[in-house]
Order: sequence, then C-alpha cells, then structure tokens
Amino acid sequence: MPAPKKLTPMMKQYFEVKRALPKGAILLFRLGDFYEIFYEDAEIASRVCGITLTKRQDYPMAGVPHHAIENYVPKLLAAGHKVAICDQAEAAVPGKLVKRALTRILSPGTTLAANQLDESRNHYLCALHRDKKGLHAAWLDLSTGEFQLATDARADNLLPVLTALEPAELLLIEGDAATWREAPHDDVDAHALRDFCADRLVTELPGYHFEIAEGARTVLDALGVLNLEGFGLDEKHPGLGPAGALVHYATENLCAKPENLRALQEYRSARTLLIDPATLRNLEIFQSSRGSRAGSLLTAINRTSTAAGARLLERWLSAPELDLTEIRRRSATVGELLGEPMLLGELRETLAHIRDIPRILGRLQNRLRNPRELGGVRDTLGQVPDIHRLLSDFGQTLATDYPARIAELPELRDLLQRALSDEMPTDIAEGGAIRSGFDPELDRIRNLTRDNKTWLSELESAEQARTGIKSLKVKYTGNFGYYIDVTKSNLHLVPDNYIRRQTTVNSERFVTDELKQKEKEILHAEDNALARERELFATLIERILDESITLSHSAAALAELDVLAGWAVLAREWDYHQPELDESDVLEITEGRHPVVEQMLKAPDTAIIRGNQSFVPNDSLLSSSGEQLALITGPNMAGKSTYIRQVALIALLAEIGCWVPAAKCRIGLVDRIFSRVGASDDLARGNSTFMVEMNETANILNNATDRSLIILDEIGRGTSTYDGLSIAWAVVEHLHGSSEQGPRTLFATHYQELTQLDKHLPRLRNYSVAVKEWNDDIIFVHRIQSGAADRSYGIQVARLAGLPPSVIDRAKSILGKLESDDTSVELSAPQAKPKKKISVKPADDSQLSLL
Ligand SMILES: Nc1ncnc2c1ncn2[C@@H]1O[C@H](COP(=O)(O)OP(=O)(O)OP(=O)(O)O)[C@@H](O)[C@H]1O
Repeated sequence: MPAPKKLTPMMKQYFEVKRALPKGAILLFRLGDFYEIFYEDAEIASRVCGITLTKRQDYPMAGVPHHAIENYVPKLLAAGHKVAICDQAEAAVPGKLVKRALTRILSPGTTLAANQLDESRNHYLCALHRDKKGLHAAWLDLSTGEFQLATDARADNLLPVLTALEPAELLLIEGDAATWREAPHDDVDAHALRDFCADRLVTELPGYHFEIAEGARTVLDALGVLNLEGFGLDEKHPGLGPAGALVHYATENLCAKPENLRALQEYRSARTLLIDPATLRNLEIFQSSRGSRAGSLLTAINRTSTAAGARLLERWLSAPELDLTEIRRRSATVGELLGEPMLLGELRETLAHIRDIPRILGRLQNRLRNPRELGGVRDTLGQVPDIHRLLSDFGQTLATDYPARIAELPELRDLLQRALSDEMPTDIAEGGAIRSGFDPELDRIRNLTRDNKTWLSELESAEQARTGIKSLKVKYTGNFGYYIDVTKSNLHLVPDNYIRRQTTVNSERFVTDELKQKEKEILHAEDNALARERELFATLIERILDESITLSHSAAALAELDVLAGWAVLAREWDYHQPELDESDVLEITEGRHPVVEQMLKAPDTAIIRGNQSFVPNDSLLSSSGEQLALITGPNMAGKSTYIRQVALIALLAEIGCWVPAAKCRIGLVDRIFSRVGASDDLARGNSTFMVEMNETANILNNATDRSLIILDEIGRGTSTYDGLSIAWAVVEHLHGSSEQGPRTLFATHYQELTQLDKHLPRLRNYSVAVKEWNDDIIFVHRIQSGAADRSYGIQVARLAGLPPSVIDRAKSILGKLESDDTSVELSAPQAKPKKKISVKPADDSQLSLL
C-alpha cells in the first residue's frame, strides 16, 4: 500500500494498526460515527458491498455508519475476506487524537455474530498437518466451543469426517498446500488432501504454530486445566499441533483468549461408519447434486425445531456410530416418543421455544454481549419445568435419563425472570433491559428522571400561566438540551429572567437558570440509570456464566431430544420402522424405499408433473458369506440407481439411530460405505471422467473390508465397450474374491454379459428391474426381481426421451443387424456423398467367445 509521504497523526495510527494485521485483512477504522476504510481495502469493500468510493487527498476511501456495520461484514466474509475492526478506546476530546485499539479480527472460521452464522449448521475452523506418521487434524466451532482432534496413519480414514464437517476455514502450515498440489501421481493421500483443500478458504501459518509441545501448552491454557488426562489424551498426541494452531489463531482473531473451550475430544475413525468424500457427494447426504440442501438426505430427515438440534443432526450424520448400545439407545428413544403422539406434539411445541444456548454462551463468554442473549437463557429455562413434566409422563428412559441431564436451575431462572424486561433491547445503551421493581437503586434513579420529567411538564403550564403565552412549550433537542420555545408573535410577553439562546424561523429559544439546573439533574440521572443497568447486566452475565457448564450439558440433552422427537415425527409421517442392528454379516430389508425420492414424488410440484406416483418398495438381501454380491441389470430409467442408493441410505440411517423407510430391516454393522456412481468430470483438476471413475474404484478395492457396503453403478462405462466390460468383470471377481466372504456389494450394470458370472462366482446373485412391454412401449414398474434382465430397452427409453423418430428407426435397424450374425451396417449418408460401408467386427474374437 503506497503510504503518502507526510502522514497526519491519525493516518500514522491507522498504519500502525494495519501493519500488525494478518495479510489480506480489511481494516475498518472507527472515526466518530463511521468505520472508514482506506486504500485497496476501500476498493475491495466498495466492490463487494456496493459502498461509494471517495477520495481523501489522493487515496481511495469508503465509509460505513457504525450502526450499519452488521450489514456489510457478512458480505465481506462471504466473499472470503477477513475483516479487522479497530474501535475508539476512549471518549473523544476535541483537538486530541483519540486512542484506538483493535477489537477483533473476523474471518469466515472465527466469526461469532448471529447474523454471520447459519444457525442450523456448525461452523468449523479446521487445522491439518501431514507428516510421515500420517494425518493430524483438529477442528473447533468457536461459536459453541466444540473442540476435537484426531490422528490417523491414513488420510482416507480422516477425510470422510473432515469433508462432512465442511469447515468454513482451514489452517495449514505454509507451503503444505503447494506440496500436496505438486505431489507425484502415486501419492494418493496428497491428492486427496489437495482435493479437500481446493475451493476452501485456506490460511497459512508458520510451522512453529503446529508444534506438538507448544500446542499442548496452548491447549492446556485455553481449557484451563493442568493436564489432558481427564480427556483421555496423551500430551504427545500429534493432533495437539493443529489444536494449538487453532487456539493461537482464534486468540489472535478475538484479540483475547477464547473463553468457551471446556473440553477436547478425540475423534477415532474406527468408532464411526466412514463415508468417503466421493460417496458423501454421490449419495447426496448433505447437498443434492445441484449443490443445494433441498434434495439432500439431511433435509429429508430433518424435523428439528431448534438450531442446536439441527446442528446435532448434521454432526450425527457426519459421524454415524458403530457402537450398538448408542445406536439402540437412540432408536429405542424414537420408539418411546412415537408411542405417545399427544405428548410428542406437546414436547415439540415446548422445544420450539428453546433458544440457541450453546451459541448464546459462546458469545457471552467471548465478549459479544447483547441483552437479548440473556432473554434467551431466561426463555429457555422457563420451558424446562414443562419439559420435565412431559418427560415424566412418557415413562421409561425418557422419564429418567433426560430429566437428569436437563437441569432446571430454578435460582437462575427466577433471577432472570425477575431481573429482565419482557422485551429486551438490542443494545444495553438503549436502556430498559432491567425490569422495574428488581433493583431499588435503579428504581430510585429512574423515579428521579420520571419526577424531573413531570416537573418539566408542570413548568410548561406554570410558565404559560405566568406569561400569558398559550403556545409556550418546554422542548428538548439532542445538541441543544432543554429550552423554552416562544413564537415570534409572543416575544413581547417574554419575562426578564428568560435568557435568549437561539433564533429560528418562527420562534426564539430561551433558557432560565432554573431550567439549566434541572437539565443537569435529568441528564445526570439518565446517565446514572444506564450505569446502574450496566452494573446489574454484568452481574447477571456472571451468574449465567457461573452455570455455563450445567447450561451447556442441558443444551446438549435438549438438542438430542429435539433430533429424536423430529425422527419420531418423520417415522409417523412416512411410515418408517425401527431397524434391528447386530454384529451379523447380514443386510436384509423388506419393502425398502429411497428416503429422498419417496418424498420428492409426493412433493406438490413433482406430483403435478408426474401424476400422483407412489414409490414402489423393494426388498434386499445381502450377506458377506452368502448373498454377497447382487448384480442388477435392467433398462435405463428402470430404477437401478435409485435401488442401490436406497440400500446404502437405509444402512446409514440405521447407524445414526434413525428409523428407516422399510417395513422391516436387519443390518449387521457396516464399517464403511463406498460408492462409485454416475460420471463426474474433474477437468479443472486435470482428471478426465474415466480417471475419476477409476480413482474411485481403486479406492474401494484397496480399502473395503468384509464389513463394508459397496454400491457400484455402471463401472467401466467411461471407456470403450470391451475395456469397460473387462474392467467391470475383473472388479466383480476381485470383490467376490476366493475366500469365504467379502464386502456386501450392489452392482448395477448394463453389461448383460456379466450376468453369466453367477456360474463361476457362488456368492453372486442376479437381479433385474421388471418392466412391462406394451406394443413397442415399455412401462416402468420399478420392481426388483430375481434373475437377470433379458434385454436393455435402450432404444425405447431413447424414444421416451424425445429422440427424433428417424433416429429411433435407424437405431432399431442397426441393432437388428448387430444382434444378428450380419455385422456389416450400411451407413445412411447424404445422397451427394458416395455410399460407404463400415464393418463392426469384434477386435478380439477369442475374448468374445468367452462371453
Ligand atoms: N422404486 C421406485 N418407485 C417409483 N419411482 C422410482 C423408483 N425407482 C426409480 N424411480 C424413478 O425412476 C427414475 C429413474 O430411476 P434410476 O435413475 O434409478 O434408473 P436407472 O435404472 O438407474 O437408469 P439408468 O440406467 O439410465 O441410469 C427416478 O428418477 C425415479 O423418479
């Protein structure tokens, strides 16, 4: 930034602050009622936020009113910028340079203000480091204090959960991202990390911030503990390097130590069902293929009514359980809730009044203190007695487990109910946060102001009577204070003790000694009232923070109840049933449905276009040692992809503890879900469609275990027919293997030839999707049946898609010839050109005879 040669003292101060900021942070510099922005920062802010760019001397400048800053900061953050706020640190005195200090730096991963966060989503800042021992990571949601770390010898064990967390910002050691980008082709982990970092906001820090010993010290200090044993962590845990980097970065951004970190948990991939990043995308778990939340599994199963509940649902979905006791606890609780529909309705109504306690605490602890947050704690505590009453009516575990976890805190509730006004102001400076009758001292000061105001109106009547001026008024303006207003026509009646202060168009303004004295008293009383309110407010915050651990445990239990009550409603709405989970190797589903497609078919806009179709349920049976590999053939559009995805989604739902869209379901725990479906280009990163397909397939073959569930859709389609068929064939053989068991696999394909493999592979089963033929048309019935499909109906489907009749006719005749022994096909060409003949002959007859 080209600093002008001769700087004013204020601009010197500006540059001092600016120099200390991280690279790229946009500085908002408080000047009176405005935040001013200078130089390139002003140009960026003007472009991103649409504010007017002006010039001061010869450099660009832009400004936003201080009260409107909340409208602009989110825009800058959303555009991937960091924003530094520098405020006046003392009251301004004319002619003297006011002290200024950096208040906080906002970045997409460390912002806390309610309007900068999606309330239904966690907001993670994540730090990563890879060395010879593997990948080490830590993540922190500063808005709620959730803090975790992890280490794993293999990146692909951690990347599933990291991808599902969708961090808002990543912290890396300087140079790591470039190393991963340039890594050799066979360094699969580096490429996976490169893909993970692409399109995310990355902040690079010097390597020493990631040192383990330093990290351990920083973390101990932030958590306020002497050792990490209470969290079951060794002080040499490699995740402490990234964890320390997170705390350091958060401290720098908040300009203070984060005060809401209470615990550090270790994430272990072996305890959760892993879903690799490609599968998360393919199965549209958090986002639909169009990138929106609508159409995702998350949206289809979300019936939460609180923000904390919505966030917990997202967390459960990103790390499904492998602990049978926990899964069964959740799904049994859904059953209890479902068993009492009336109580469930009441419970949900009560939950809807619960406020976002984890984030409220996060803000209060980190110095963002808005009176409404206190109102939120009061309102939430006000609901707890009702929740206890309702839970005890349910009986069973709901009556014992949850009430014990949701504290009533009657004293705090009573205090807040007595202290706080019904309607809370957004800013303590507005006054009125504390209810009258709570504090005798505040009431005394407020009465003083009130008495004084009565005195003023009495003064007005008295002066009107004394002077005979009926239109005389006692008025007030912000910069002038109290005065007596007399219209010009009555000036001759003004008594001697009136002191003239100002002339306006129609009147003159006067004061008297008595009025000046009263004005002082009033203003003083108002200031005193506000000061007293601030004092009381600070005490109330302290009282809340004294209970912060109890409050956050209660909030966690309430969020759980919210998710589970939502699932009970979902189960009732869509007729879901409780799955049975065990250690077996079976996956047996009776009348299973696809949770998202089923809801979509019933959505009003789809129903109008496609008629009121219902989803056709289908059964599935897989087991590692028996029916291990289901090969599904059938026409395009018949429902193969939907079917294989629905099996994966049902398994996933079962392992988060949700009920499932099936009449009956038994699942032996699945440790990983893999998928290879559809074709997606990754051209921007230098990978062709086929390369992506093969990468994903390689990942599956290298990492699947006998407990995994694999769904493969049209493997080999992205290359020439014979190459593709050979690859698909070899993949099926590999997955089947020669041992007694293998991963449960669903394989949808158009390669009819593969159906012959059941002769050699004892655990392969052929299935097909039934269609009805009617004249030359086909009708999709979406029913899975045993046995291979006899033909593929591609041309009929192409006609349904609207291909011109001439093309359809021609395709039919080519097909006829290809299917007969006559392999010569006439090319219909424009008349002007000579007729050509092409021969379609297999390149390798020996291979064909194999099929
Ligand atoms: N069981 C079902 N009940 C009702 N409709 C279904 C069912 N299964 C699929 N469908 C509908 O049929 C459409 C096509 O399904 P899907 O994409 O699964 O077919 P496919 O056999 O995989 O086709 P292709 O081979 O062309 O990829 C879906 O968009 C869905 O709306």
